[in-house]
Amino acid sequence: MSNKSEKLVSLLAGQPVIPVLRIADAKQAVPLARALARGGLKAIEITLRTPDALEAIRRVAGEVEESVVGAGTILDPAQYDAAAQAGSRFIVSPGITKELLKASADSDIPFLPGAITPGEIMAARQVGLTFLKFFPAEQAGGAAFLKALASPIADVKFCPTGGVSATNAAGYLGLPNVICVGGSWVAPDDLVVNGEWSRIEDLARAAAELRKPA
Ligand SMILES: O=C(O)C(=O)C[C@H](O)[C@H](O)COP(=O)(O)O
Repeated sequence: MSNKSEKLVSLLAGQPVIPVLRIADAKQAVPLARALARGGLKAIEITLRTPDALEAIRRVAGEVEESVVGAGTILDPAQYDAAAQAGSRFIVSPGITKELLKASADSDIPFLPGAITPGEIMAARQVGLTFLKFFPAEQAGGAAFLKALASPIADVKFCPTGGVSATNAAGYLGLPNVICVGGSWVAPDDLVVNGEWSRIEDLARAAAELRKPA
């Protein structure tokens, strides 16, 4: 595995699930990150899908020492740079563009871009990206699709995201080419909006227990 991909895997520290977060109000960010960390999910992905997302990343990076905050839904180099400036420790995008590859090459921050097809995966591998987001996982063919890639492209590992839930996560985590999964189910919008942090902590704890089989 390439150095930067290895750096990202070590940041995740064996965590089986990365919560994919949509934060409407930056005030929610710190208590949400703390609840997830108490439940065992320290690495979190805050998507740039709300106007408050960058401020949310800044607050978690500055105030929640135990969290490893990353940025998601990064579509272009300007967002890449803004997310890095805000304190993101890793950067996630739904797909790969040459502009994002350049931004990633110019940065020390690990990059987790999305890929689906064998050709996209091989192109990423060619430039040293050997840990990829498999997105949108369920819609693209799910665990059966990913399993079929494990023999021909054995040295690329994945974080399947999109349609992954408490009920199907184990099917992905059992595959040899899966390191972790991503999903929004541990922080549903209604619980976040209502500040139900202890319920989110419980969801996180259950997700953190979804270990990779030994
Ligand atoms: O915005 C991004 O970069 C994304 O990662 C999109 C997501 O994967 C999903 O929003 C999470 O998918 P669900 O768990 O099905 O809700």
